[in-house]
Amino acid sequence: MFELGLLCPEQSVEALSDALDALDALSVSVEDADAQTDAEHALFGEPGMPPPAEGWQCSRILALFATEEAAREASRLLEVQDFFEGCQLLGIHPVEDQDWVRLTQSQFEPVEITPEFWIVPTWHEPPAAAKQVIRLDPGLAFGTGTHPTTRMCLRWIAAHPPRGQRVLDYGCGSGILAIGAARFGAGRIDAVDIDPAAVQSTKDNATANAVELHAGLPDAAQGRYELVLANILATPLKVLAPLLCGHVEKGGHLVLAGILERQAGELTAAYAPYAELAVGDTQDGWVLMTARL
Ligand SMILES: C[S@@+](CC[C@H](N)C(=O)[O-])C[C@H]1O[C@@H](n2cnc3c(N)ncnc32)[C@H](O)[C@@H]1O
Repeated sequence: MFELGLLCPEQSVEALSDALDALDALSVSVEDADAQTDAEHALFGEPGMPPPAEGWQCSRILALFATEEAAREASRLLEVQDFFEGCQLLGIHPVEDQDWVRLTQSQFEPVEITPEFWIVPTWHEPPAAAKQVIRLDPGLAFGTGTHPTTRMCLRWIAAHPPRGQRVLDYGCGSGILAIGAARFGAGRIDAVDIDPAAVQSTKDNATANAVELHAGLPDAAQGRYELVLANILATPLKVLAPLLCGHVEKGGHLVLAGILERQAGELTAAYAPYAELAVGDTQDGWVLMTARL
């Protein structure tokens, strides 16, 4: 295969990508050309907030073609189009054939939560010291154990095993926290998410880990639980404060993640009418906040 590389200003990305598709590119990928430089701008806002920008100021577009001639022909045709103004051809390079599946898999190593508790992709053997293992492959839903917020929640579960407890995983993503709770002896487990794909992913991962749980949309959370886990983000967590606290049994635990260190004060204030939140763990600029009701 041959890769055609282009630089492109924000306003031309869509037209150029569509044109590459129409010119039989096998794939078209768009990257931030300013990534890792002083010119890089964040694009993602929190849920409910507008993104700080619509698109990258300058994008690098990489298109794969089956032959060098097809890539050259595409670049010749693109260069004479109106929308090519401000774009720049980076070049055409051969791409060596690789085992792409193996390459992708090699980027996901087992993740250590504690020396005895690991998240292990199905294509890896669990480490010898692992006594508790969650088998999980990267998929559509968030939660492969690599993110600090997930790891802090799992560390908390390992340190406070919810033996026999009713557990609610609110915003379950891949279901990793619910499965983690099951590994540490939880009783009835409900796992809910607003995203139906996450609900399905949780069901699939629970089956693959031989864990019994009840996954569904948020309405499936019913009654009170001795442990409520919610790894979402600060803004939705603030909105959900009365709902989440209303699901915690008297004397039960609330464990929240997805909160940046600088947001801890806002969360404490939002939960103050219902619970006394405190920072229980920190990792890479994120905090875990917990309360006993
Ligand atoms: C950061 S992921 C966490 C996934 C997993 N629990 C973990 O710890 O890795 C947050 C999940 O919360 C879900 N979510 C976001 N807002 C929600 C809401 N208001 N109610 C329920 N789920 C929500 C998202 O769809 C997403 O799957």
